[in-house]
Parts: sequence; C-alpha cells; structure tokens
Amino acid sequence: MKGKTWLIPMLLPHWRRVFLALLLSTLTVTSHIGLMATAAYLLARAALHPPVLDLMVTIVGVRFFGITRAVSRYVERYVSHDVTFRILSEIRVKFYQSIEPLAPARLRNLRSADLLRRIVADVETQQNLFLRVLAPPLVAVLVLTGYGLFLARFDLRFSAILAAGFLMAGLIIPWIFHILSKGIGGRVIALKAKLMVRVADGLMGITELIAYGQAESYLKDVREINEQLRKEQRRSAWLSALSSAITGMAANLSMVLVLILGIVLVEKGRLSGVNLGMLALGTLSSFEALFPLALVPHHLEESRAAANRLLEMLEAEPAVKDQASLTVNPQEMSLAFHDVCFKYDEKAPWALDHVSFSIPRQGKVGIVGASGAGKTSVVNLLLRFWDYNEGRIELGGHSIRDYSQDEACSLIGVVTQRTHIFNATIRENLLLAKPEAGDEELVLACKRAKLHDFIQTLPKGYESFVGEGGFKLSGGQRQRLAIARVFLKNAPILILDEAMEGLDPITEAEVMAEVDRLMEGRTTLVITHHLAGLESMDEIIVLDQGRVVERGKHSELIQYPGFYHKLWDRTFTRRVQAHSPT
Ligand SMILES: Nc1ncnc2c1ncn2[C@@H]1O[C@H](COP(=O)(O)OP(=O)(O)OP(=O)(O)O)[C@@H](O)[C@H]1O
Repeated sequence: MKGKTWLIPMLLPHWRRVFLALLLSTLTVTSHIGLMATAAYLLARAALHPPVLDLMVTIVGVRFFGITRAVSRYVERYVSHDVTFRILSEIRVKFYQSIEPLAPARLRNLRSADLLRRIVADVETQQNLFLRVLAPPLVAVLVLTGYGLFLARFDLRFSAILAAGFLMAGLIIPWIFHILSKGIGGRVIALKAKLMVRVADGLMGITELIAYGQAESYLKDVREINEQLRKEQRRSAWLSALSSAITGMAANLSMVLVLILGIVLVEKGRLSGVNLGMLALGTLSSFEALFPLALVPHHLEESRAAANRLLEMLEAEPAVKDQASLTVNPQEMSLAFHDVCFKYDEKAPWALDHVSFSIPRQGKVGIVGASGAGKTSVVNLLLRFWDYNEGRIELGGHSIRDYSQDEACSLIGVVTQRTHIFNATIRENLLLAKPEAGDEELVLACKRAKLHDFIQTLPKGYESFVGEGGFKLSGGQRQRLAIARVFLKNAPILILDEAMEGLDPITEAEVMAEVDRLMEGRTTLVITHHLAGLESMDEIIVLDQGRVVERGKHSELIQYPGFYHKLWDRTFTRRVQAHSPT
C-alpha cells in the first residue's frame, strides 16, 4: 500500500500547482464537451434556416470553446508536467541523500545496473502516479458533476444515464482490468531491471565471455529474459487496448441511450428537437475524461512496483549510524584496535577475530596476511564503512563510534591499488580531495607526488582529461595522482592498502620514494602482501583468517619460522632470481 501513497506527501507542498493542473484538465474536457455540443446545436439550428444574427451567439460559442480547448490543453500540459518534474527532481535528491549513507556496505549487494535503473527509470515511472493515476479520477468526478447538472436541467434521466456510463467506464471496467492485469506491472519492472543488469554485466565481461566461448549461451539467457518481458508487455498492451475499446463502447452506448431518451422526450413535446444533437454529442465527448481511466490500473501497478523498489532503498538502515560528533585535535592522532571482532553479516564467519594493535601518533604499523585474512576489513572499519561487533576502535583516544563517517574519513588519507580516477580532468580529480584548493596547492601536491613534470608535458596540462578510470594514465601515474590527492588532503592518518600492487618493480621503486615522503609525520597503517619497506615499521601484524597470528618488528619476525618468514623467504628468493644473470 505504501508504494501507492508515498508520493502524496510530496504533492502537498505543490498543492496550488496540482490544483491548477486539475482545474485546467477539467476545463479542457469541458471545452471539448462545449465545442461538440455547441457545434451540434449550431447545425441543428442552422438546418431550420433562422436569420444569421440568431446564430451569432452559438457561432461565437463554437469559436470560444475551440480556442479554450486548445489553450487550456497546452497550459494544462505545461502546469502538470512542471509540477511532476519538480516532484521528480525532489525524489531524485531524496533518493540520493538516502543512498549516500548506505554506501558502500548496503550497496555492495546491488548490481550497478540495477542501482542505475532505480535512480533513473524507477524515479521516472513515478511521473505516472500524478499524471495518469491520481489526476484522471478527480477530473472525471468534476466533469461528471458539472455535465450531470447541465443534463439535469433538461431531464434527470439524462444525468442518470451519464452517471451509469461513468460508473461503468470509470469504475467497473478499470476495476475488472485491474484484477486481470494484477502483477503484470510489477513483473514488467522486475524483468526490465533483470534485463538491464544482464546486458550491462555481459557488456562489461564481453572479453571473458568470448574468450571462454560463452557468448552464445549468455546471449540465449538475455533472449529468454527479453522474451518473458515481451510476453508480459504484450499481455499488458492487449489488456489496455481491450479496456480502451470497452470504454469507447460504454461512451457510444451512453450516447445512444441519451439519444433514445431524447427522441422520446421530443415526441412527447418535453424537449426541443434542436437540443437532441447537442445532448448526444455532449455526452459522447464527456467520456474524454474517462479514457485515461482505462490505463489507471496499469500505471498504478507499474508506479507501485517502482515505488517499492525506491522505498526499499529509502528505508534501508545504513550499516553505520552516525552518533553526535566530537571535536578532536588532529595532532593527537593515535589509532588503536582493542579486541575487535567483526563479521559482514550474521551468518558469515568472523572477518576479524579479537584483533588488537595500536599505532601511536606518527607511528607506523604494517599488516600482512594471505588473501582473505581480513586486511581490507581493518580499513573498512576505520573508514566507518561498516561497524564492528565487539571490542573498541579508537581514533585519537576517542571511540571511532563517536565520529561521524565524514569526520572519520576527513582524518584519513587512503592510497589503494583500486583508487578510482574519474572520467574528468586532472584538476577535477585532484579537487576531489580538497575542493577549495587553489592552483598553487594543486601544483605543490603534484610536485611532491612527482606528477607535476608529467602534467606539464600534456598539451592541456591540469585541464587534460584522463579518460574513464584514468585509462590515459599509466599505473604509476594513477598511483601518483592518488598520492597527490592525499598530499592535498593532508590528513593526519595515512592508510596504504596494497598501494604498490600491480606496479612493475621499476615504477614501484620510483613511487615508493613518494610514498615514504607521504608517510613523514603521519600515523601510518600499511597493508600489503609485499614485504618491501616493512623494515621501517614499528610493528608488523600478521593476520590469518581474521586472527593475529604473529606480531613484532621485521627483524624479529624473520627469525621466527612462521607465515612472515615464509613470505620473506619467497620475496627474497624472487628478488635474487630477478637479479641473477640467466
Ligand atoms: N563485502 C563483503 N561482504 C561479505 N564478506 C566479505 C566482504 N568483504 C570481505 N569479506 C570476507 O571477509 C573476509 C576478509 O576479507 P578481506 O577483504 O578483509 O581480506 P583481505 O585480507 O583484504 O584479502 P585480499 O588481500 O584478497 O584483499 C574474507 O573471508 C572475505 O570473503
């Protein structure tokens, strides 16, 4: 039910425009009735050859209604779409504000195509709720009342025929089709979303699909979903067309009944013959108000399904709830994990199991471990993407739960192997870290990250576009851009999460110097598979399946026959092999 009514509170602040749109819509239908009725009356009167002057008022009436109909239709479309688009833009903002706190924890389960569909198509579908669901019944009631009163002046039975026709075409027929089309709108929305996700996934993985010879079977899957969608849409179109046709029949039937009653009344001398055509055509054209009602069930079902998908996101609980914020002194930036336990969901195993370590202000700690050991989970907790289950995490002596996510993030600079580079200019990519930074600051940060000289060689310098995901940059340049961002942000805590992963040894050695500079004066957490550079760490934590299995300085750990020793051995042997002559 909520999916049907949720838009109403959003309409209330725009009640003036909504009311005006309803009035204009009623005026359009009324003008149509007026045009047909006066035209019929004019023909009937003209057939009796009265003096032309007697017809003048009716001629003016035909012109008046003709013009009013066109103008009011235009203004009505303008006003109703204006109010609808205002509401749509409010929904978009509201939706974005609601999903922002859900990122990334609650959004991970959604495919990007599905999320995109919710943001774009499901929001767009909401325009039908006012234009095609709420407005038409109200206009129909106003027209029924107005024209019904007009007919009552001639004979109450005309009004009764009109009311019966409206009841049939406006209530009974839509209700029957509502039952017949139950679930179709929801299925169409769900299938469209599924198709979009499937196509987007396939396009992104097209190389793998071709390489593994799976393109044809994938395409078959897409075709199947498409076929299901086509069947549902065909059924929906068939029902809509049938419902419109039956509504048309109800309109014609009402006109015929009015005509029959009119003829009887004319014969009895209780109605002038010139009014016959006017009453019949007026009745027929009053059904214009009812034609949109035939599609109300279809649009209602679709808007409800789309609204439910939006509400699912709007009402989702963020993984981390922001508490009242503290004011902290960034100079005091120490970091500590005390017996922290964390799992991604209730049934999952512990990703971190009683993990403890601490980094004093400007200290350096390294975390190593095999894939899946829980290294990135430590970062996820520090950035407040997720909340931990047990223990305590402290930033600058305060529980991290006392910080809002924004505050926690503002204290931490992160360089990861997956740093996202936006399809924008170098300047815009840098400003992400500090939107208010001036040119001098940007240049200084890039000089410190050893990126400035490269930027100078580009024809457009800082205004150069770097392409999607920064594809116009090399791996080393992308990492340098990430480092420049952190220099710009100048956060007191630094996290290097596999920052050197994927770089060749020469680039790695070059970038390492910039990373060392970045670490100076910052509380640093280094997460890595590579042991290079860990000699300078105050402490190294070795994680295995979420548990701390070894800890100590590099010089201590290589003495102990454990995971670190093995990893060191392997790294050392690889280095020797790489440098020995073949
Ligand atoms: N978003 C997630 N939802 C559910 N489980 C997750 C999620 N991210 C990680 N995990 C699980 O938590 C555990 C720890 O993962 P984590 O990413 O922290 O390991 P890692 O040491 O960083 O691995 P890698 O070096 O491969 O990045 C793994 O078992 C992983 O499957």
